[in-house]
Amino acid sequence: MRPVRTKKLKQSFMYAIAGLRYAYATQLNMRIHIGAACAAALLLLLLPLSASEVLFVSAAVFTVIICELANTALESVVDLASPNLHPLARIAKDTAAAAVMVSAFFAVTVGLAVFLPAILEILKNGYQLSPSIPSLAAAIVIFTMAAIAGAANKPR
Ligand SMILES: Nc1ncnc2c1ncn2[C@@H]1O[C@H](COP(=O)(O)OP(=O)(O)OP(=O)(O)O)[C@@H](O)[C@H]1O
Repeated sequence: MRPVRTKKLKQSFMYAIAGLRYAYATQLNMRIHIGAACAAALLLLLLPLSASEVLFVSAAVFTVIICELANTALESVVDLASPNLHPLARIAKDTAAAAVMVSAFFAVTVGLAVFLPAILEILKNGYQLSPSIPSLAAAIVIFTMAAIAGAANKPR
């Protein structure tokens, strides 16, 4: 019983990775979001931040990626259900795109609120590299996600 379940779990994981890679390969916006996520991860490593600041940045990074994935999924479903132009198809696509935009606003807000004071603090008091365990953990997960997304797609 257990090996079958493990196999199913592994398969679901592979499908999810294929979805992430598809979105990265086909959506320019996804590549921009992943690039921004890596930049944020680098700043997490370089700047002295509290655990809650690291969590806010991580939440913002993953929210944008999740919204872009949902947007890509919805675009495909709309194209499947309504290959011809339809007002409802337009509303569905425009609203999904708006979700991505609002999540990006959230990310910019968090970035400004967290990174700006940290940079100003460094300019005032000098710089000392001191990555914390939360920032190290978050950066590793973000870089891993980016590596998985950017890895070449294997045909299934
Ligand atoms: N079937 C449709 N019916 C009505 N309007 C549509 C339809 N498909 C797309 N549109 C309009 O065109 C816009 C762009 O759609 P499109 O599918 O090109 O998405 P996109 O955001 O450019 O993503 P991508 O280029 O990655 O597919 C939509 O936001 C919508 O306003």
